[in-house]
Amino acid sequence: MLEFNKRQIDRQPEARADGAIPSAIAVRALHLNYGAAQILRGIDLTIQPGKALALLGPSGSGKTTLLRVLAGLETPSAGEVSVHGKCVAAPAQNLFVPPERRGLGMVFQDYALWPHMSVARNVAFPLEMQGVGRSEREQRTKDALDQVGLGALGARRPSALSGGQQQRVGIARAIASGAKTILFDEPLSNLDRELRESMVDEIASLVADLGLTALYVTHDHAEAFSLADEVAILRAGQIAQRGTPETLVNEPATPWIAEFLRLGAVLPVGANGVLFAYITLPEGATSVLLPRRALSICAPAEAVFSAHVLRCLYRGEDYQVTVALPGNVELQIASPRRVARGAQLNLHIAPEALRWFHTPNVN
Ligand SMILES: Nc1ncnc2c1ncn2[C@@H]1O[C@H](COP(=O)(O)OP(=O)(O)OP(=O)(O)O)[C@@H](O)[C@H]1O
Repeated sequence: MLEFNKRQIDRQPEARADGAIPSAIAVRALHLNYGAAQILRGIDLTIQPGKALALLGPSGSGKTTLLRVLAGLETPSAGEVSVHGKCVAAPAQNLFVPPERRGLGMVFQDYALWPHMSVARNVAFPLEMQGVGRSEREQRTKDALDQVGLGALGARRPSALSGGQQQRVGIARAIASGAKTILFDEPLSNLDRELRESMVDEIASLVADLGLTALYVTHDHAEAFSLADEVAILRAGQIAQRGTPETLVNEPATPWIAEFLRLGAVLPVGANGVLFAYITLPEGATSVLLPRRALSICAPAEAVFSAHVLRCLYRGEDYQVTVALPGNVELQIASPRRVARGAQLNLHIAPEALRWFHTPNVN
């Protein structure tokens, strides 16, 4: 099987016949079943070299499974996976390239560093396993550690590094093996909030500076939006929408995506008399997203309706006020000042910020 795979791979060109650079990752009609359970259901996905894509989705949507299929840790049931123009998995052709021959690096949430080895040895060890000779190993380790800014810390043990530095050792290990594309599995979920915010910045700039292609798996919206050029939202084993963070926020494709991204309240048309008396409905619209930014506190004369204050939280820069809209819909809005629980607020709607759907509900 391995020999067969090798011949198959070696025959495939690096660049396409038309000279175009192939996608770093290309997935076509990918399915994965565990027994009767369909975990991945027809995934099509490409990532261009040098780009960063985040896979975002609720728990159980198949993010980690998709990452494992790309890495070669799972075999798909149907479809094809290519890495830099080479097919690495195609069950219909009985083709499966093992993880170590896919040219992908992996960085895990728990860093997966060996605690008893020095930082440099952590980077060099996989090269040793691949049979890379000593002097080349040392050179590649040094280069990789320099590239991630850890050149001076090679002799330390991982436990003597910060969480962020340990994450960089993981990246160094991936690039030392020659990987240009790195799969990140929830890379920041083990870090505390403050460190996570600075690491988002650090990882994103490091990946961009090194010209790497990155695929991040995360369930954190803010993290996905800050780390990646584009975000693919996975829902029950299918890609529900893919786009830039701005597109997803401004033009969510369905009510479910609007709810998942917590963009505001999704109201079925007809459910809220006061609101829909004010808004002109396009024909056929069945629900509307009322984003947080569409509502503002105003003087009574400009008010479209008034809302009852349920909670008011101080956030440092402003207050987050949860209000009950007519029809008992809860929504959060920003307020420059504290408002009392139980007070009535006069609210204005910016109609241009509303988004209509022709699907009735979030399911
Ligand atoms: N080895 C397995 N056998 C059977 N079912 C599995 C197996 N691994 C995962 N699953 C199921 O596949 C589905 C997708 O799991 P996966 O871990 O890919 O989701 P996820 O989106 O990464 O979720 P989370 O954010 O919670 O990690 C889940 O319903 C899970 O129970």
